[in-house]
Amino acid sequence: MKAVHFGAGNIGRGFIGLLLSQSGYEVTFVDVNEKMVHELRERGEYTVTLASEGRETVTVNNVTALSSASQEEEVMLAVANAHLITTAVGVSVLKHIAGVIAQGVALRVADSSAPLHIIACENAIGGSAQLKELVYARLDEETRSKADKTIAFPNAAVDRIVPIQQHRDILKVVVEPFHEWVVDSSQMIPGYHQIKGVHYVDNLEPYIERKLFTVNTGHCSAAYLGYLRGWETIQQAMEDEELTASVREVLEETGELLVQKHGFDRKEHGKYIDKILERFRNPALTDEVSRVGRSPIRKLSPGDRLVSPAMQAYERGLGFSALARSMAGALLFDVMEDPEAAELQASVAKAGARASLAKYTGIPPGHKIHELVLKHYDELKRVNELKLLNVLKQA
Ligand SMILES: NC(=O)c1ccc[n+]([C@@H]2O[C@H](COP(=O)([O-])OP(=O)(O)OC[C@H]3O[C@@H](n4cnc5c(N)ncnc54)[C@H](O)[C@@H]3O)[C@@H](O)[C@H]2O)c1
Ligand SMILES: O=P(O)(O)OC[C@@H](O)[C@@H](O)[C@H](O)[C@H](O)CO
Repeated sequence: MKAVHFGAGNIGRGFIGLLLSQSGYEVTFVDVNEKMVHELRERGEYTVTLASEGRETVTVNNVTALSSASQEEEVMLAVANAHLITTAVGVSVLKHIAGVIAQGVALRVADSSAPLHIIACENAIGGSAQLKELVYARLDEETRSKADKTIAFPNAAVDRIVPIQQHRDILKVVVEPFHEWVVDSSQMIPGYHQIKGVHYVDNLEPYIERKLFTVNTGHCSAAYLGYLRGWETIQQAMEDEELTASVREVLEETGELLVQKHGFDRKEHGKYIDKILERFRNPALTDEVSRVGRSPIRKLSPGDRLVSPAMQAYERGLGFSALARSMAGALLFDVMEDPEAAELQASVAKAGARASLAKYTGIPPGHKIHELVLKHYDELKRVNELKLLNVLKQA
């Protein structure tokens, strides 16, 4: 069985490629990183080490790679002949891979009715549905109707913390022991081959919202508030008790929403929150706040981990103040090497925080959430400026 996986990055190698290989797939990674592609092709294997006491290491074999920059034809053929396609490139990169996937799909459905599942393993609600839209926009009507019968794009939720890797061996990846990959089986073609370790469910929404609004909402809150307090890693930030208490407040807000909306057991959800805070603390990982807070415009977008739960909480008459504080933190995340942070900062400098907040979150001025974010923004900014002043005075 052949799987094509787009994105040989941290989660691609550290989780998706690992599970696919262990399930008997020959995995072809597709990436723009030529060095990574070269090494994967040359060696055909790499290692994954668990960030835990035993530091258990497994070798992932039966892998190869293609370059999406210089081997477009080969990638298209690989897509046309695959049994499964997965992605972990970042949700905003899906538009760049949709073209070659569409070409492969067109070639495939022209003379084959073999089923194909395409699963986007990105941190987003409806990631595969977004990819389907991008792919379908590049197909003619006849190909679309053939694809409707044999190609499925089930949505998924993917959870495993994989920080940026800094090893001499560029293929090596160190991951946290915990992992969860949930796929929406109601969107799959009957008779599909099960991937070992994947949890198939017929209603993904509770799973993806629980993951995104707990793991990722908590994570970016720790990153944004931690960054303002001078911490470089999530592990340092999580040693800061005041900060951890703020992150917990955020998770209590999203927790209340999740319990009320999806009927999760309150006590069990409390344990889920505790476990996630523990995962953030994992001393065997070094996860930079710049990675976890990356792409603040995406993280402030209406369907993502901050605005979506805040709006849903507001609509249900629940609390959203801690979520508003995290949004304010995102507005102050001035890591200028991050293109989205640079764009956001330029927007705030030119148009002001109010206009930028409305532009990127879609929450209009005058809305309760909007006003609360601005209040937190002014407070966080003032505290930050005072701190800076004290540092300068002491220097
Ligand atoms: N790292 C994690 O902890 C984690 C966990 C769960 C989900 N995710 C999600 O997985 C996705 C990838 O995250 P990551 O941390 O692995 O990032 P990453 O930057 O390590 O990996 C992304 C990979 O995609 C490649 N890429 C970029 N453009 C490409 C293109 N046009 N064609 C092919 N490959 C391309 C990059 O070169 C890189 O190797 C994101 O959506 C992220 O939210 C990450
Ligand atoms: O990948 P992002 O930018 O959406 O979010 C950053 C981290 O929160 C994320 O990568 C987590 O480590 C991951 O989602 C854990 O499952």
